[in-house]
Amino acid sequence: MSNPVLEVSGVSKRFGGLQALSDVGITIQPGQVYGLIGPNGAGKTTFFNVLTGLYTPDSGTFKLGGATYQPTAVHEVAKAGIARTFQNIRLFAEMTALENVMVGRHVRTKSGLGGAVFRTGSFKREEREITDRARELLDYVGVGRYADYKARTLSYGDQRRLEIARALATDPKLIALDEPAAGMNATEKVTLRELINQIREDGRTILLIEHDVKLVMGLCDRLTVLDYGKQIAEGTPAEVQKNEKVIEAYLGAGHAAH
Ligand SMILES: Nc1ncnc2c1ncn2[C@@H]1O[C@H](COP(=O)(O)OP(=O)(O)OP(=O)(O)O)[C@@H](O)[C@H]1O
Repeated sequence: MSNPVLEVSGVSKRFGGLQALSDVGITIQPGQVYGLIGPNGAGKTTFFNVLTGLYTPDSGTFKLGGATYQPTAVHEVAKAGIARTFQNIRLFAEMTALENVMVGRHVRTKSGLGGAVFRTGSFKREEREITDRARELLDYVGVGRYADYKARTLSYGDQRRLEIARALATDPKLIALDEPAAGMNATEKVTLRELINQIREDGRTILLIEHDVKLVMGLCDRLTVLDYGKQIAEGTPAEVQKNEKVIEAYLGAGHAAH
């Protein structure tokens, strides 16, 4: 059997007096869409930030494709093979859609700075390959016609798709999507669901934070539910939906239901 794509265990993170994550662990197998859900403030974003090197955890072990990695810096995590999108879109607003995706691809280039300065043959060839691949990815996520538009001029839904294209450009082992459906209308959500399914069919592995429970239940193979930084359930959507603690966390007093 092949190694899990991601194996994380014992992750804890404290902010002052607040235990944002307590001993959280997840295992994601190749080709799975894995969901991370929970009420507001449950610790989902904190977990993503730890996983991708934005926050230093107090404890935890991390393995990607069977190899240990230390999420100490964002670029190291990208190199190791995790690409992510953000809840609050983080594109280069004044750059074109195409350039945004090319930036993602540069994580994997070989020529480096010397090649760029002297514009060596291999550098030019690589640039052409990067441009072609970026165009392909824009078409793949459905925003190819906006390749030369500045990112900020794209609709909200299209910017989210562009972020996914940029993440895919790094050829990640794992793609982590932070609330990809936020701010999308019903039609956009249907196309997003098709896109995520397509990405999975093309052999990628996906970790997903999402508030839209219907979308999560329809897409995910397995999921983890966090509440106040603790993992209260793990399993298939059908198992999780029946779990008493989950029902309580979503419907109980003191929480806004999502
Ligand atoms: N940088 C930080 N400094 C201090 N506290 C933080 C920080 N980041 C998150 N927290 C706190 O940690 C807890 C978990 O927050 P987090 O954003 O991870 O939750 P979430 O599940 O992603 O919530 P939401 O669904 O609202 O996005 C919250 O109480 C939050 O206020």
